[in-house]
Formats: sequence, C-alpha cells, structure tokens
Amino acid sequence: MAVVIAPSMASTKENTGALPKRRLTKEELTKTHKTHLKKQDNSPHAPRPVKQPVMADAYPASSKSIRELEIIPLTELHAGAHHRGKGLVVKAISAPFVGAGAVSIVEDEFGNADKLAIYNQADSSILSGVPEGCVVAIKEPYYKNNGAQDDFMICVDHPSDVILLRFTDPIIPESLRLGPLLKTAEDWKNAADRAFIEKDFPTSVFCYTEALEVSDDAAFQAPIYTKRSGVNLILGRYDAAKADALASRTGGPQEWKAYYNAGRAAYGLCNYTTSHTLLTTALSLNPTHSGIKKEHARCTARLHEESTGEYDFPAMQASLTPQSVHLDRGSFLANTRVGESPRHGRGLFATRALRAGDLVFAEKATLMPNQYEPARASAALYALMVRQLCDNPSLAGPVLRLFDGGYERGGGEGGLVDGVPVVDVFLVEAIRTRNCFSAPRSTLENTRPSVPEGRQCKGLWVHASYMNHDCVANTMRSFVGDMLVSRATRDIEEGEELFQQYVPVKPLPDVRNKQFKDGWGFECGCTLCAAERRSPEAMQAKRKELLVAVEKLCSKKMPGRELIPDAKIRSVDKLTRQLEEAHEKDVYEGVPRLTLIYPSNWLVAAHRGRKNHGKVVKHAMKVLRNFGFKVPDESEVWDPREIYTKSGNATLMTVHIVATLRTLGEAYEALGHKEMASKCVEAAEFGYRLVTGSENELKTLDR
Ligand SMILES: C[S@@+](CC[C@H](N)C(=O)[O-])C[C@H]1O[C@@H](n2cnc3c(N)ncnc32)[C@H](O)[C@@H]1O
Repeated sequence: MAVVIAPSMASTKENTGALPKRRLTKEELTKTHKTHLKKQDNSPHAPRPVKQPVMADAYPASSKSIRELEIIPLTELHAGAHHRGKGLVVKAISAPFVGAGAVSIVEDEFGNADKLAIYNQADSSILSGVPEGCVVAIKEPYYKNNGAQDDFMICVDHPSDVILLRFTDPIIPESLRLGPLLKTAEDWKNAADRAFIEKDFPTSVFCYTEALEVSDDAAFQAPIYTKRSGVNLILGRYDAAKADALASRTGGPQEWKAYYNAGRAAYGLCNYTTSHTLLTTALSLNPTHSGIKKEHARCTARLHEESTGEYDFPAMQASLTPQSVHLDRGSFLANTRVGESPRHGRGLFATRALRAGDLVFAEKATLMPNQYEPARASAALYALMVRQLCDNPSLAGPVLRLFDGGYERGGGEGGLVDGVPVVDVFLVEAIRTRNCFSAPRSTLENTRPSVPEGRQCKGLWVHASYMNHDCVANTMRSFVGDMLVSRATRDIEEGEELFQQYVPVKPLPDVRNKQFKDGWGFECGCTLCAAERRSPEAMQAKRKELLVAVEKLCSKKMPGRELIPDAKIRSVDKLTRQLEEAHEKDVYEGVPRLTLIYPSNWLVAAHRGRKNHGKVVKHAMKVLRNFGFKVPDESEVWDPREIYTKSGNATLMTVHIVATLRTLGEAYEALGHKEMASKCVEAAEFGYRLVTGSENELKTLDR
C-alpha cells in the first residue's frame, strides 16, 4: 500500500518518509513502558507539563471521518510522515504513562505493537488517560522518531485525531474485539452510577452513553439523559449538558428538571438570553422551587448588566480572592460593533458618541485560567482553549473567527466529525498568540507601589480582540478579575474606530515598531508613528543618544524623598532642554514626545524633594505636554479638568498622568492656589477612573 506523505509537512525535521529499518518489538516496548510506569509519580502534585505546539511543525487536524480512511497496519507507518487518507484502529495493551501527554503501547489486528502518545486531551476526556483495553481510531496518523535509534511513536497532537471507539463499533476488527464488557443497558447504567460515585466523571459519561445506545426505551432513557446532563454540567461540558437536558423531556411531572438543567448549562456558556427563557419555563412548571428562583434571579441580573452596563465595581473588587477571579457578571457590548477597519482587517467601532471617561464596553473573559505565574500563563491559556473547544463546540465559532496571522487552515476546524469537534491545536496557538491579553488580578491593586510587578495571567476576550492597536489610543483597558473594562480616554464620535494599546509603548519609534512587528506582524500607522517617521534619521539618532545620556545621568532611578544635589538637577535640566530642542516643531506639534517623559518626570520628582513648588508646576506641566496633552505656558490660567476633552486626538493616557496631576495639585496647594489644587485633584480622580476602570480613591496610589 502506498503511503501519502503530505507535501506541506516538509518542515517536520525528520521527514524522511521511509519505513523504519527496525522497530522495537512488542516485548521491548512493553518492558521499557513498565519501567516508566514504575517511576511514574501518580500524586496529584506531580508535574504535568502542558505541551505547547511549535508552529514550525504545524500540520492540520484531520477533518475526515474514520469511515472514509483506509485502515492500515502499524507496519506501514513511515517515519516522519503524516499518513493522509489513512487511519489506524488499535487497542491499548498497557496502562498509560501520563506526563506531557498520555503514552501507551497499542496493538493492531495483526499483533504488531507500537507506542502511542496522545497530547492535548482535556481531563474531561476519557482519553487523557487512555484506559487499557480500549480501542481507538487514529485519523491520518503522524509517525515520528523519538530521538533514539529504532524508537518511534505515533504522535497525536490534535485531540480530534483520536477517537475512542464504542465496544460494538463495526470498524473494530474481530481480533481486537473484547465483546461488550457489559451486556444490558441496566448494567451500563449501574457502571455509570458507580463511576459517578467514584468521581470518575468521564467514565460515567461513557457508560451512560453506552446505556443510551443499548436501550431504545424512551422511559428508560429519559432519567439517563438527566443524569448524563448532570455529569456534563460538572465537567463543564455545557453544550452536551444542555442537549441532554432537553433530550430528557417527557412531558411528565419532572419536566421542570429538563428546563432547569438546560438553563444552567446555557448560563455556563454565558448565553443569558437562552438561559433566561429556559429558566422561566422551569419556573412556570415549578414556581416554588428555590433553586430555580435563585438561578432565574441571577440570570435576570446578568441580562440587566448586558443591556445597561451598570456594574457594582466595588463589590466586584471586594469579591476577588486568589482562588476566585472569575466574576459572575454579564458583558456590556452595546456601545460597540465589529466592522471593516482601514487600519487592518476587522476593527471595533463606536455605535454611539462617547464622552471621555465613558464605559466603552465591559467584557467577561471568554477563557481565562487562574494562573498568574508568568512562566506558566501562556501554556495554561493554550490548554484551556484546547479543552474548551473540545468540550463546548459552540465556542468554536467565536474563537476560530479571530485573526490567526495567516495560518493555513485545513477547512474543517470547529465542525463535528465522528461526533467530536475538529480541533487544530496549531490554529489554537496561532489565535492565542495574536489575540490574548495579559491581565493582572486587579488593575487597581496593581497601581499600588507595594504590589510586585509581573504577576499577570493570560486570557482571551473575544470582543476586545477585534480592537486594533494605536499608540495614542482612544480607549484604555483595565481588569477586575476576568472582567475587562474599557473606557474612553477622550471624546469619541459615533462610528469612530476604537483603538487600544496592545502594550505600553516604548519611547523610541524603531524600538516600539520592532516590538509590534515581532509580536503581531504590523508596523503602526498611528498619528504619532506617522509623525515620527517624518523625522530624519539623524534627528532620531540624536534623540536616542540624548535619552541614553540623560538616563545614565539619572542612574535610571526616579528620585524618592531624598535631596538631589542642585548641580545634578541642573545637569539633568540642561540635557533635557537639549533633548527638547531635538524635537522638531513641525513633527511634534500636537503629538507626545515620549523620549522626554522620563527626564521631565525625574525633574518633577527631584524638585518635589527639594520643595521647589514653582519648578514642580513647570515640569509637571511639561510631563502632561510630553504625553500629548494640551497645556498652556505656566503663567496662563487654565483648567486641568479639561485636558481629557480639549487636547486633540493624540494623547497617551497612563497612570503617570494621574500621579502628575496629583503632584501638580500638591504644588499649587503649597503655593496657595487652592482652586487650582482642587481642580487638579478632580482631574486626577477622573484619570484614575480611566486607569482602574471605576471610581477609586487616589490614596490607593500611596499604599
Ligand atoms: C487582535 S487582532 C486585531 C483584529 C484584527 N484586525 C482582525 O482583523 O481580526 C491583532 C492583529 O491585527 C493587526 N493589527 C492590529 N493593529 C494594527 C495596526 N495598528 N496596524 C496594522 N495592523 C494592525 C495585526 O495583524 C495584529 O496581529
């Protein structure tokens, strides 16, 4: 039989496509496997590294049914090849070794044995631990050398490329058949109940499924559907839980249960409109049931949030704990819509005029693991994405529509084949890298100087992902647990495209654009980047040189309360003025001067330490100007509260604006300008709401 080697797979390093000269025998394989099993750490704390796919070796998931494939024996597997159009039917003849994946020894109908490694199975899947004796079909298998001579294995990366076969499946050859382990539907139901009691939920679902297949008695099936629905709810397989709940309807007195479970499942999917309809029906059938009343009220509250954008932010903040970061809240998206963007592909647009400070949208994470260890955050999100796409196929639509950076899709992703959703893990990773956000547990907490930096998790917010980047963005995001809160940094017109900063922008244009190019594959065309591109290279080099010099002089450290010698302040001031002069008027008119932010901030802090209040005012105004805000000469009368609305369209909002306005207020107060001082505080409070997403006291910044 000829083996098809997919030509697109040339990237796999050992892609020789040759039949191995020798394979390990069944005895050799089993012996080594047993020694691995003995060493296996089965404790719940044993490390289970999540494998992240390497994009260079990407290959598409099979979207063919196993029934369309030519079943081949293990001896026809070619090293380094993807066997397109072929399939395997094999039985696990060993307990699995569970590490980054589940490794088992498998046997085909001719008694040939080989090693099978299955990656990326969710722990809700029975295949995360391939039970010994089970028969699986592997679609379009990838066979690879495992590093050592003669050591090969069948490597399953895409969870949908392996299917657990029912014991009675006619595709299983005679010699691999065990015959059904259990005969009657009642036996299967009892086995399922036992597995449930032992908390082996995937096995419980498997056995209930067998019971449903064996029996065709609707009266027997209805309670089994109800039970399977309950187990699926526990497993977070909400699509299946909802379908089971609705399938359990008989019109009898227990009908309310079907609507109750289906309503809870829809709630789990954050589909509150459907959930509300189902729970309303459940309530009409059982008006006094306290559980239904509670769920119904909860769902009504979510719908209210979705339609009004009214949130109790202090309560949300207060509910956060290290264990609990997923908030029970609806997403308010009505002010925005997805549309074609002149900047790139699709973007997000305002559906109505918004004022500076307004809530643009608030979105609950589509997927966000509670994993704030930076080294693990990416792998945790990747694993969650794979798991949820397997467990809840309805997620595939919204997630797979996201930008994938041009990944070559096979075409069948997200669709159901052989009863399972086709999940391409390389596509998942391509989408993850371009669309995920880093999020602290709470942006408010993060503004505290006492909170160590860097504890961020990674999550996916599907709606927010449509926003393109702009260095001088008109929105700003913050986080309360898994809620992303987006506010307008200035007035926005109806129909205007909404932008966010993907990451805090670096002062030097070539440095920040390299970051965008490497991370997201684009060069920024925002007002600031476009302006700076007009500046000759010699001027760019000069600014860079001066920035390096001034940072060196300041020892890259902001002054605290210590007294900085006058001479040093004068030197920094002098260099800063030179840097200021190196900003051409025609280029920088109305846009931020990012290289000046650090030195002007330093001068504010240094003069503050020496109680030079007049100088603090002067340099604080410069800080605001350097962030792109319109401020007059220090002598003119002005209203700091107006900076958000009267500064044009190229301002850059950060927590430094809040701190600067506060310091400015302090200086005005010390100089006896009480009215100006209180206006500065008001402006700082307004800015703090933009930064943290909600009304918060400025004194948080001191703790
Ligand atoms: C999260 S997606 C944003 C939505 C995307 N425009 C779409 O069509 O789905 C991120 C990708 O959008 C593109 N992008 C974002 N901001 C951009 C900008 N300012 N200029 C050009 N491309 C941009 C980049 O290709 C980036 O990898």
